[in-house]
Amino acid sequence: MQTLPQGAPRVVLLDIEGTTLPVSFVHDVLFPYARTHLALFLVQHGGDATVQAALAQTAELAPGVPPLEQLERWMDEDAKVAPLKTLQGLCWEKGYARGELVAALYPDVLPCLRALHAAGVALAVYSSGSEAAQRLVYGYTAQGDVKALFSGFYDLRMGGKKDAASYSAIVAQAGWHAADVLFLSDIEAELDAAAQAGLRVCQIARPEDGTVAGTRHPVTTSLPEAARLFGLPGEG
Ligand SMILES: CSCCC(=O)C(=O)COP(=O)(O)O
Ligand SMILES: [Mg+2]
Repeated sequence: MQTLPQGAPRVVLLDIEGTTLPVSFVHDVLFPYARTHLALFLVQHGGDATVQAALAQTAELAPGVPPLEQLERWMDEDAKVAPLKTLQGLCWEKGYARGELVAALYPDVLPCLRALHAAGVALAVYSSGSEAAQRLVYGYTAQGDVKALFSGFYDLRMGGKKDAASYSAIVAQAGWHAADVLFLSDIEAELDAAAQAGLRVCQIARPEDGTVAGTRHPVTTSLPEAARLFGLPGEG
């Protein structure tokens, strides 16, 4: 294992959509898949404890609205709401297991994650997608199951991604020092929140996604470029 330069981040915390997985895959493949399968899924699995809890949470957040109608409304709005994210993840589970879904990560992602992991950098995920959905993405990539690269999977149970307190909660739960953590995301408001919590941050503005580069944080167009900017190995 190579020695990391002094002061380089010891942990890289990664967003998924727009950072490691194309926005188009999430919006044109994953979201429509969940939308198509949700109604039947609820009929078939409405008795499962996790599904019942998500439906109860939906009813609590939107009293008087039929849960399926509310869930569809949230899907239309791309709302980052925990019960929707839980149910989407459960729908996707079937799709991945049947081979109908395969996560097509950006080509630069895996070589970079492998180089960071080999160098002893801890890798973790923070996404609005549920922990189960995150594990599916990395469990069913076009290159196979790469979940073992990650030591942590954090979702909306830690709070919203635009709230500084969520990053403080993750850092505290994982036992990291905020200044040792580099958070990578395509969304400037998420980087604002992470920076407010004391994390180092870098925006990944991928031209293929049309991501608009912000002005408040360092910006790169790929993971290896971001890693190198912070003194870390970018690829093997
Ligand atoms: C786990 S893949 C689906 C991600 C998702 O549901 C989503 O809303 C995107 O969230 P992110 O925080 O990864 O931008
Ligand atoms: Mg994102």
